Amino acid sequence: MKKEQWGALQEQICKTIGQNNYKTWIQPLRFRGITADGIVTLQAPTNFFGTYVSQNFGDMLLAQISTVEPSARRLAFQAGILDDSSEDAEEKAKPLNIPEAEQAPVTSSRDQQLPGAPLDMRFTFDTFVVGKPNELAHAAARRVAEGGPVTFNPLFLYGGVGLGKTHLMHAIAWELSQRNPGLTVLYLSAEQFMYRFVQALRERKMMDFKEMFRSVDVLMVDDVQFIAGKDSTQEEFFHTFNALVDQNKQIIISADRAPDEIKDLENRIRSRLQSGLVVDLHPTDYELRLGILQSKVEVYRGMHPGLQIDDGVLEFLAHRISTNVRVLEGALTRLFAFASLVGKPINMDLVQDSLADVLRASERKISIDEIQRKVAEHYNIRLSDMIGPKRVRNFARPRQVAMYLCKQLTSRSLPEIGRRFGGRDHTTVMHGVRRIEELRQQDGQIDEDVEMLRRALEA
Ligand SMILES: Nc1ncnc2c1ncn2[C@@H]1O[C@H](COP(=O)(O)OP(=O)(O)OP(=O)(O)O)[C@@H](O)[C@H]1O
Repeated sequence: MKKEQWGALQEQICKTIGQNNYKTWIQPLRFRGITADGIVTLQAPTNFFGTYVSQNFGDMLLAQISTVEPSARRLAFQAGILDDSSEDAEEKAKPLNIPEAEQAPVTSSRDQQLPGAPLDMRFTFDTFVVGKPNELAHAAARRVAEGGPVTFNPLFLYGGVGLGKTHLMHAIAWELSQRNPGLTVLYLSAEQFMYRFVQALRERKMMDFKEMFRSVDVLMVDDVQFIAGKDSTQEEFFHTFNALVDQNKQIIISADRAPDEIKDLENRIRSRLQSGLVVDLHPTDYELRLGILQSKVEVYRGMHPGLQIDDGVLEFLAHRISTNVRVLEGALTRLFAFASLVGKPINMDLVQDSLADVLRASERKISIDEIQRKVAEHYNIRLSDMIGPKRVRNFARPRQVAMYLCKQLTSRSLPEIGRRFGGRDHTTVMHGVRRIEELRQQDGQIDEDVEMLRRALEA
């Protein structure tokens, strides 16, 4: 997003939140840039100001910004004296040259500039809704955030996209810094770690790099799967990791999958990552999604007391949008924005009008697992026989039916389907699919079975 686009958005924002709010809270902000992974940095006059804007207008701002910058996914606020003349210089979000005492506590270190990423002020424990799928991860994060003796090192959090890994890591960082302002907490993504490492190599500042990373009290590295296959970065990460563990410093890591599922990761790193506590964030369930929606509505209602939402709307969204929390939040933000633009209450009509694309995209997706289970159940064979090597007709036919349904009902490729059927070749899958196509023409029973299974799976 360019500065001019930020300027053009102002009018829309003003309309949405009213002139008074706009003048007090939005006009003083400066747009500082957006990173490749969608973090939009805004500069606010003080920390308090940034926190207030983030909590009260964060979702609205993000929704507006994403109309011109679809990759925008998170806001970061930096506190500092606003100097318009420096604005042009900031195309990318870089650390600002602002008095250190006024910077948002990216780290709480006072005496050195650490290369951390800004923390999102909305990502605290207070705003994290706990449910069955995330209770273990949340409890582990809480324990680490108490800052007592290091009991598990590292804490390794993993889970699918948008399930709250980053939120929990930021919450730990905020809490630790609050409890102990003298602590040096460094949070950054694995990509940033690599970038800093390469930069240090290029500028021949490896000693500084090593010293800096080894001097922190708590190191948090987000999305560690990124360094898989990047040999020298892995090597350096390994040494940093060991040096900190030796000093009994807490390390917190996140990834999109478990350590043993990250490909191209050196074994010694994998085993290091597994040596502490590994906890996963499970996909959300209906209750958790509803809880998150309700808590968002409560925050929004604090600012807009007249907000009206018909009964059943939140339940509908929690039921229909089951992908990830980010999509769920985005849908709600869009609803708020639409409702305030057209001055209507939030009801099912507005949901259908404003969220048609989101609802379409989140239509239930059928998985290979589900197909295999359903077909095995239907033919009364064990799942292991469906996937296993035996080629007797009793197993081979149901297997072909399942392959056929995978081809029809999922967007998976033939090689991928083959892999999920005990590592079979894609030509085997192709043969199975063709065979069922033929049999459907010739054999009424098979045709009926396949049709019934399809309907059951799509229900
Ligand atoms: N349990 C929760 N309570 C409240 N908000 C949540 C919860 N889980 C996720 N969110 C929100 O969902 C959004 C996505 O979460 P977050 O960025 O932490 O996901 P992530 O797991 O790090 O995803 P990615 O792998 O894409 O980085 C954030 O706005 C976060 O605040």
